[in-house]
Amino acid sequence: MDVWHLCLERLEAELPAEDVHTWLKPLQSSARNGAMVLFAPNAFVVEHVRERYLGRIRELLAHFAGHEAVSLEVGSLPRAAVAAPAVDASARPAAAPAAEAFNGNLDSHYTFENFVEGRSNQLGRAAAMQAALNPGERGHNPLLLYGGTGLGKTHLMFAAGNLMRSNNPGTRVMYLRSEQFFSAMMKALQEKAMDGFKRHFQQVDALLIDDIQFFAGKDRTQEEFFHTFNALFDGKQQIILTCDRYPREVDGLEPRLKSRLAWGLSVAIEPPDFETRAQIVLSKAAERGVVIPEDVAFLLAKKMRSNVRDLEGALNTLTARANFTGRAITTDFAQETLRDLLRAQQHSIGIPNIQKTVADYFGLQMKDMLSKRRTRSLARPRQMAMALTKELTEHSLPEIGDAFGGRDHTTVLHACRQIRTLMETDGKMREDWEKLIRKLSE
Ligand SMILES: Nc1ncnc2c1ncn2[C@@H]1O[C@H](COP(=O)(O)OP(=O)(O)OP(=O)(O)O)[C@@H](O)[C@H]1O
Repeated sequence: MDVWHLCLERLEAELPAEDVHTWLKPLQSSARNGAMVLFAPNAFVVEHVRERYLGRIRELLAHFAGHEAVSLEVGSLPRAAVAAPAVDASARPAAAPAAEAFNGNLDSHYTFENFVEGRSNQLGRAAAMQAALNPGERGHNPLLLYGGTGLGKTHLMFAAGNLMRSNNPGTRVMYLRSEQFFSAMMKALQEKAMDGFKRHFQQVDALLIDDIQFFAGKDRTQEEFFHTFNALFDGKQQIILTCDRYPREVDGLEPRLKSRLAWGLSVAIEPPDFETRAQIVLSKAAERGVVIPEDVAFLLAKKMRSNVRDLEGALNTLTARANFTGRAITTDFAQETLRDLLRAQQHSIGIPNIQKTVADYFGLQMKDMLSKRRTRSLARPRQMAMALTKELTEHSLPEIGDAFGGRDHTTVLHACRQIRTLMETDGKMREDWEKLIRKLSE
């Protein structure tokens, strides 16, 4: 057990269960320069933990680790810090290794039942379901889910693994982050135990590897992965991978690996639309046993567009504060609690950022966004940028007009309407819009 879990165990014995659950369990620990770093989902949790529990955490740390160095930060665990699975170098290719030896990393919480389906993830969900129901079949092997951060790729991957396991409890499903594959390989190399490493990975029925963009530039890891991949593919074992973008766009991934990835099925997971976001909020709240009015769910869905992880973070902040203060969750309460969070989001989006992102996307210059020239190649992107500003920020039409070279507010209104209408019929336009929303919300 690591030091943080030792501390947590002690805190669990000392504090009310609800406090531990709300404030301490969500913390993730890592080590940096000999100190413990605790990552909290948001600033509110950081402040609360600092005020109430940090002193005691320091004492426990001194007791268990012989030092008191601990810092609190907003964020999540650097992926490399997640412990790599132990690869038993002496593992023999026994006929049927116990499934438990492989399934440890699979988080059983994430299922298809608690995944909210929407237009943005429908295909990905269907593909993951197919891979789970008919593992190893050519049409979806490998299955690659790609898209921006926090959009549910890992959730779907777990859901597929869990379904395979529940349909057939003996199934050996191994889930690993790419860094864990890398660490396990480095360890095997140091211990001259590569044979055991290879055997270990090849004994699974399904191998799930998360965030393969991490393999970029790591030639030896790619080489080993390539061999593992081939062996599994030939053995009709299911491979499911995720990547933060389409693998062909990842610099530093070997061409032969890229081409292997294209053998099966690659599906993009897009950012969820407004309705799906609202549905996710309601579903996550219900999971936590919290009743949240629909208008609050709509408010969160409207304001938190960047990714589902942030949306969930906002919901957690809200419910934690409601618990803490004993107040009901109303829209006023939500506005108040989330003010800073929302301000930070909007600030990071900002009009110049939108103008620059849209200009870059269409290969234009920033000055084209402000100029009076009305050629179509400039006017459409400019209209798109104005409509995005209306969608993503709280600026009024006159403010937007001013920021786009002193245009009248009716021009902005016209741009918003025009873009909406065009998106109904023009698939390319809709795709551009969604890509830009994604870029701006990252
Ligand atoms: N459609 C959805 N329904 C329910 N929960 C969702 C949905 N999409 C995302 N989530 C939740 O959002 C959180 C982040 O999702 P997940 O970790 O799967 O993202 P990811 O795409 O793998 O991100 P990353 O690339 O950063 O690893 C999880 O708690 C997940 O349950």
